[in-house]
Amino acid sequence: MESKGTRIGVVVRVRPFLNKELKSGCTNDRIEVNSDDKTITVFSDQKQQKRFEFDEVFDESISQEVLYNQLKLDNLIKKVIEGYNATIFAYGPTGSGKTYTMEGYDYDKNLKPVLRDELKLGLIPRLVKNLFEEIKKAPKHIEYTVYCTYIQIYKENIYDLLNPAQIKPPGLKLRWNQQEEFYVENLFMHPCYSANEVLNHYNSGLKNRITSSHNANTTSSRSHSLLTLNIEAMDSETGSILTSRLQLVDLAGSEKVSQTGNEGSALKESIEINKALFTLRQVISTLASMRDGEASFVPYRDSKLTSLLKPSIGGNSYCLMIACIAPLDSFFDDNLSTLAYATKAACISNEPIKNIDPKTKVIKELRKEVKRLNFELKLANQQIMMLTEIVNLDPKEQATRLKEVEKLPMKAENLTRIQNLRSNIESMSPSSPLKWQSQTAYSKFSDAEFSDFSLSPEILSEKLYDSVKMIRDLMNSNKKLKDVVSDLTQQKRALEAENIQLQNENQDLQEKMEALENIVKGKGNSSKINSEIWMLQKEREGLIKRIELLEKENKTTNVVPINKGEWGWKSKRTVLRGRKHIDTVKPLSVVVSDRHYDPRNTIGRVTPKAVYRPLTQDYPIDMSKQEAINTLSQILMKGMPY
Ligand SMILES: Nc1ncnc2c1ncn2[C@@H]1O[C@H](COP(=O)(O)OP(=O)(O)OP(=O)(O)O)[C@@H](O)[C@H]1O
Repeated sequence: MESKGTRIGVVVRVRPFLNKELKSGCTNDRIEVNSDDKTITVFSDQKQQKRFEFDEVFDESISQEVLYNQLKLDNLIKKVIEGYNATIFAYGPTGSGKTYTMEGYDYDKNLKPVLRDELKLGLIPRLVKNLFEEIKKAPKHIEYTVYCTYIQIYKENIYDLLNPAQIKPPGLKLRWNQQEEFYVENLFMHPCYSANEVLNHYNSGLKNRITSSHNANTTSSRSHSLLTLNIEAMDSETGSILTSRLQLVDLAGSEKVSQTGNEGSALKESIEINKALFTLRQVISTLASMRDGEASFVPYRDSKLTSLLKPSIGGNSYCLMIACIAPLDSFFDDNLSTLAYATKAACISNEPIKNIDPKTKVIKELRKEVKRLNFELKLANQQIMMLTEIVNLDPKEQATRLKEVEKLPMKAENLTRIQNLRSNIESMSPSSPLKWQSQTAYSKFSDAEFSDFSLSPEILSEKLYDSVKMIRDLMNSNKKLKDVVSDLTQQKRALEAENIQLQNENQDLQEKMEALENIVKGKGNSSKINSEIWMLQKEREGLIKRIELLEKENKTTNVVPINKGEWGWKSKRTVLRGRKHIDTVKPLSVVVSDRHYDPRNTIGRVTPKAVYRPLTQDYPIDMSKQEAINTLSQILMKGMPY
C-alpha cells in the first residue's frame, strides 16, 4: 500500500519549572496550555493573544511513559517494520527539554549520562525496545538485522559517535548516492540483534557527545545528534529483502546569546548552532509555502543537518516533530518562534514510500506474470479440449456446444470469431454432410483470417507450446534471481564479518595510540624513547663530522661568483632537494643570496647579489662565505625545511 501525502505530525511538549527556576521566582504569565483542545495561547506584552493548534499538546504534568503511549509510537514502529522510513525530531530553544524527551538520562558532574530512574527513560530507549518486541513477533522465516549508526553534527562537521577514531576534526564526509540521498561516508554501522545491543552502542555514543553548561541549561547539547536504525528484513522463503530506516534526532537548541550568557568561543559555537537551525527553518518555511505540485528551490544543501534530513522533511518518510518549550516568561520570544515554525512544519506533506529491494520487485513481477500465464494456459487447454470434441459432432450439436465455449473467459476478438463460426453453422442446411459443412464453415474465412484464428487446435497448441516455453524461461530467470539473492546474502555476511574485524583493528590501533600517548606523557615504558634519542644523537654526531670536513675543504678553495647566463643556475636548483642529494650529486651547487635564504623559493626567483657555487674535484670550491657554510650546516642538521 502506498500512502500518499502524509502530513508531518507536530506535537508540543511543555516542560515543568525546574527547582532553581522556582527558587529564583521565575514567572509564567504569558503562556496558556490547553491539552484537551490541543492548543497553546501566548500573550504579548500588550496582552494580545495568539493561539496555536497542534496534533497534540502535552503539559508539564505528562510523564515519559504517558507521552510515549499517547504518541502511539508503536504504530510508527509497525510502519517501520513494514518497510517505511520514519523520523522523529525534537526542536526548540536551549533548555526546553529536547534531550530529556528523547533520552531521559541524568547527567553526572562531568556531564556524562547516567541512568538513575527507568521511569524517566525517553523516547529513544522505549522505541528501540518496542522495535525489537515487534521483530520478535515476525514469522520465523523473516530474519531481521538492525544496523545502528550514531552521529553528531558539530560546527558543520560530522562525527561518528560510535567510532572513537572519528570524534575529532576533520570529521566524516557527506556524499550523494545513486538513490539521490545524502549519506555519511565511512560511517560505522553496527549490526545489532537485540535492544540491549543497540542501547549499549547508544550509551557509549552519548558519552562522546559534546555537551556544556551555560546559564539556560547546565547540560546543554552543543551538537545535533542523529541515531539511525537501518532495518533489514530477509525472507528466507521468498529470498526477498525489505529495508527501512528509523531516524531519531535530538537537535541542539536555538539560543539567544543574552539567555545563555555565552562569550568568546562559546559565543562562536552558539552562532554555528543557530546557523544550521536557520537553514532548517528556511527549509521548513519554503516547503510550507509551496502549493501542491509546485516546484521551488529548497535549500537542503545549505547545511549538513538539512541535507541528512531531506528524506524526512518533504521527502518519503513518516515524520514527527516534537516542539519543546519552557513555560518561563523569559523564554517568550524563543517559544513564540518555536510555535510558529512548528505550525509551518505541520503544513508540510511527505510521501511515505515502502522500500522494496529492486530484486524483490522483479521477483514479485515475474511471479505475477507466471500466475497470469498459468491461468491463460488453463483456459487454452479447456478451449482446445472442447473444440476437439466439437469438430466431430453434427452441426446442431456443434452450435450448442459452441455456445458453451462462448461462456468461457476469453479475449473479445476470439469470442467474436466463435460467435461468427456458430452463426455460420446455424445458417447451414441440416441435410448437408457433416464433413462438407465443416469445411464450408471454415472456408468462409480468408486465409489470413484463418491463420490468425486462435481457436484452431493447431494455433492453440502452438500458443500452448509458446506459453510453456515462456513459463520455463520465467522459472529459469526466477531461479537465477534467487541465486543472485543468495550470493548477495553471502557477500553481506562476509562484509559484516569484515566490518567487525575492521572495528577490532580500529580498537587495537586506539589502544596502541593510547599506549604511545602514555609513553610520551612519561606514564609508560620510556625505553623506546631512549633508543630513539640515542639514534638521533648518533646521526647528529655524524653530521657534525661531515660539516667539519667540508669546512676543512673550504679553506683550500677559491671563490667563483656565478653569472646567471654562464651557469644557468635556474636548472641547478633541483640539486637542493634534500640531504641525500647533497651527499650524492656532484658537482655540488649551493646557491645563496646575500640578503636571505628561503629554500622554498626557487633559486631562480631570488635575485642574489652574490651567488656562490661550491665545486668538488672538477672546480675550485667557494666556501669562504660564512653564510654558505651556515646554510649548508642548517640543511645537514635539520634537513630541508620542505
Ligand atoms: N518534562 C520534564 N520533566 C522534568 N524535567 C525536565 C523535563 N524536560 C526537561 N527537563 C529538565 O530541564 C533541563 C533542560 O532539559 P534538556 O537538557 O533536555 O533541554 P534541551 O532542550 O535538550 O537543551 P539543549 O538544547 O541546551 O540541549 C534538564 O535539567 C532536564 O532534566
